Amino acid sequence: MEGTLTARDKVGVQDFVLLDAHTSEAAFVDNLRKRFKENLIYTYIGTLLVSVNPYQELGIYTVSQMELYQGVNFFELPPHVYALADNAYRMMCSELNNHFILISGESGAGKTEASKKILQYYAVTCPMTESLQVARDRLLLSNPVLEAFGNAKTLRNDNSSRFGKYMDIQFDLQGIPVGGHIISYLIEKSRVVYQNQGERNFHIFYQLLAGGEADHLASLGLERDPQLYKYLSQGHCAKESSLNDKNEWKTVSNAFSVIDFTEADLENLFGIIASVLHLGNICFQEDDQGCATVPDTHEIKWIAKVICPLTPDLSAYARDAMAKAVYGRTFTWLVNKINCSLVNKDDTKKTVIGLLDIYGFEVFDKNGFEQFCINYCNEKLQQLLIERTLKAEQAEYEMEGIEWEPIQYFNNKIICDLVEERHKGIISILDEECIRPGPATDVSFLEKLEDRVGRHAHFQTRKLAGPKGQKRIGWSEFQLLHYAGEVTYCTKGFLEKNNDLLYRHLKEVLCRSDNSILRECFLVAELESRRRPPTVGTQFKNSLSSLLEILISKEPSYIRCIKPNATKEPSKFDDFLIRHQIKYLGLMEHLRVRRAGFAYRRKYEHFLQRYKSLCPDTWPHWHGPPGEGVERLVTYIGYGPEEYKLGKTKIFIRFPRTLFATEDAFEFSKHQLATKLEAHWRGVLARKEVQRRRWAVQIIRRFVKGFIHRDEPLGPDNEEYIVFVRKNYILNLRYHVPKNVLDKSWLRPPGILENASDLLRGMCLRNLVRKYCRGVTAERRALMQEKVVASEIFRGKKEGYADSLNQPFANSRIDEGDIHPKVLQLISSEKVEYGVPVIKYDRKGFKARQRQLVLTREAAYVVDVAKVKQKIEFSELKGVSTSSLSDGLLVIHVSPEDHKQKGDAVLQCEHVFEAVTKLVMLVKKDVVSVVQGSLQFSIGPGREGTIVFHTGPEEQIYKDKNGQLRVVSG
Ligand SMILES: Nc1ncnc2c1ncn2[C@@H]1O[C@H](COP(=O)(O)OP(=O)(O)OP(=O)(O)O)[C@@H](O)[C@H]1O
Repeated sequence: MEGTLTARDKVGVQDFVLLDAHTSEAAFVDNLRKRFKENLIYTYIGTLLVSVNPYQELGIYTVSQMELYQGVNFFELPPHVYALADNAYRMMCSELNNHFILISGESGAGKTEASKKILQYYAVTCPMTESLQVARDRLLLSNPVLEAFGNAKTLRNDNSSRFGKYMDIQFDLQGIPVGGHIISYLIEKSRVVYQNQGERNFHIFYQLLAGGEADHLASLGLERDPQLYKYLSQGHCAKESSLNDKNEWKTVSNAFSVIDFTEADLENLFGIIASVLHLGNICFQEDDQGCATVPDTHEIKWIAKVICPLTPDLSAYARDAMAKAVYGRTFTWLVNKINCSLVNKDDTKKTVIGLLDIYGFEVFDKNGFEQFCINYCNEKLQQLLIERTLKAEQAEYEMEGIEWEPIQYFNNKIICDLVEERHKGIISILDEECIRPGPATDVSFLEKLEDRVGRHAHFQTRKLAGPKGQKRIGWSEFQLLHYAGEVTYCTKGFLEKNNDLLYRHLKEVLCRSDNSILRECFLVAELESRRRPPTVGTQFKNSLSSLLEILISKEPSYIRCIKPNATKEPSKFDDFLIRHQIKYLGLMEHLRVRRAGFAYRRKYEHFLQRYKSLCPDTWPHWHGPPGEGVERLVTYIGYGPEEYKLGKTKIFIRFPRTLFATEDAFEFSKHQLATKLEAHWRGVLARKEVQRRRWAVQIIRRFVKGFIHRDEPLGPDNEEYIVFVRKNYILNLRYHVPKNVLDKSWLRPPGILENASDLLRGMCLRNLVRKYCRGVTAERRALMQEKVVASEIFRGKKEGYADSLNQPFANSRIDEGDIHPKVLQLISSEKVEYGVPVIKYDRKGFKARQRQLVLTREAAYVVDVAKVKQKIEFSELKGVSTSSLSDGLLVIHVSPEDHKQKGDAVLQCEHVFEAVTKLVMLVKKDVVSVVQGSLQFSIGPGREGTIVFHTGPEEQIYKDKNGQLRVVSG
């Protein structure tokens, strides 16, 4: 009814309690069918879960499904076994109490699957520590081992559990699964020696033969073919296609290693399994005295020597009894051994959830001792259920302060007593008959029953029933009127099965076996004891009574499994079969009990939260106590006083129709509300849109106005715009500042920001320069100073200057070693500052000679290989001339009156910019003139020459007819 369910989840009712026709079995079946057709296999009766076996994978057990159900209110989501498991777990964690989940149903209804799903749910969703993973794995892996030894293929179920199982999962206070304990009930031993047509023995026999290593089988004296063994082949289906024995063997072997079985354990265990198979193959022949002999002792050597004065029939009986006893007790040993590995040695407080996977009510055409025990077990569990359910129901009414109305139900204690009462009950009578001296038979047992319990209202025989019973009850039968209906039992085999006798000397042999498991199973003390061992019936009664003791102290949850058809087909819903199970599972009775009080109850908070929109006082919020809110709400929607009751924390609604009406109103109001909300929301959106547009228009208008007045002084018309533009420009500038001194780019500023931009640009440049300067070495700085000087002299004046910029100046163009030592001697100053090869033109014929220009701190020398040709003291230097063209010519002028000198030095140098700059820096004066056209120079005192500069197709220097020096550059 609640939660965010999809339409699919709402097929029929999710809780039978909400069925209006709750007494109608037809309505019950209808609801089940409707849901089953939609693959909705789970339905609740209150907190009881009804599950119909889908016989197909439905994809509803994924990890995401587990996560979905984790920690969610039980009724919030569609019914699921996970919801039930989670609910028990949450309650256990919060209230620190113990729980059990009882899973019942007939063979093949899905009990074992349900219990596995619950175990997996806990394994995945419970918190876990690394050290406790082993405990979790052991809990999970105990299953395949128990199934191998305790399950078999039957006509009803290919993997039928042939024993009842109760498993405690122990949790520590953090809710981590830390250990477990298993109790098994009534393993079907008869299957070891006999199987019906189409059925098999326990899986483990076939798994061993199919999957065991060849060596292993050889050491056990076994062949791979199961047909060779009488105990495996009577059902004629040893090789069942739906079962993969070989794979299962691997799973079981792996599980054994995880749950602590040693090599020796396994050797002994499989030794027993093999012995049982060999035992089954022993045949007996009659000898002359009518005693049994064993014609083929091949098998015997694998077991022991048997010499026995019995008839062949009795021998075969003894053989089978031995096989059954050995297997049955080994199974018990196995369960104990698994328990040792599941035990949690830490003795801090634990809480438990018990899983009880037990046979449901069985009603066959022929019902024997087994059905009698199983149905007795179900009577006991039904009693527990009724008591616990009613108790819980009535406790809840009391706790909530609701007027309590006694609920009428059938108390089946009377049937339990009929079966189990000491000295008076059927089991006691059977035991008496088993031990009394003299010939006791199944018939004498029946007569005794008639005599002792014949007047009981729930007991009937053919003789007691008179003519009425003739059709229904046979002469060797008795009938019990169980809570779930009549069942007729045939007394044949009751005595033998109840006695379950094993010849004493066989027990003796087994006590002395080399196999340590057998020695544990057959204790010498048992032989020595003079007391008769309890019969099967009494043992079962005692174990049931212990089970009930375990269960009574725990909080119950129930799962009732239903088998939809007898042919294991998906989607087939067999009405007849299902009605039968509804009856025997006591579902109608359970529903009636649940409905006797109030159909529906919910905490005030939850109820209010869901339905508050139905009343203006509680919508959208109720601020008072929730109980008062609920009262206001139900009064407003018109609940009559007989329809509900208000408890301390919950509202109780008597009839489903009241709740349905409320739910319908809620659905309707939800639509209305949705429409209203939608309209309201659209209005809000539209208003928002209008406001947004209006705002945008205003912004744009102000922006345009600002733009128009952008160049005016700051004022109301442009302030916003300018602030915006300024901010925008500055923010943008961040990404466009030049990265180095040579980068001349700059973000163009808006008109209003030109000044600021210039200032910023200056700052930025200074900053870059400073940064650059800091990174410059002394050597490089000196070179750059020279370049600066060169720039002052030549920039914009002489051709080729720009190209020279990126050619670094050298410290000297000749090595000191290249200058003749004699020359060096003649040079007065100690150090040559700079030297460069030059061509010197003489004054007469302007002849060109290879020379070097050598500069010291005081003078310039023109030298040849070994001689100083001319020395010009800087003090006498009058100036330096170059042309504006790219001819490399330079003239060092000397004083015209200086008679020591031969006139000005006319030189041509490849590195004219460099040489002139070095000279100027040494002279420390601006002495250079860059001339255009021509220049005058002194040839000697009182005599002058002219040099004319121009450009031409070919570079050359020559004396023209006027005696002038012509310098042509390219
Ligand atoms: N929830 C489920 N989803 C899919 N298949 C299922 C489900 N439950 C049961 N089955 C199918 O039905 C078969 C029988 O189920 P299961 O063995 O649990 O029955 P059971 O009630 O334990 O029978 P028995 O009393 O004979 O042991 C399973 O092997 C499986 O194929």
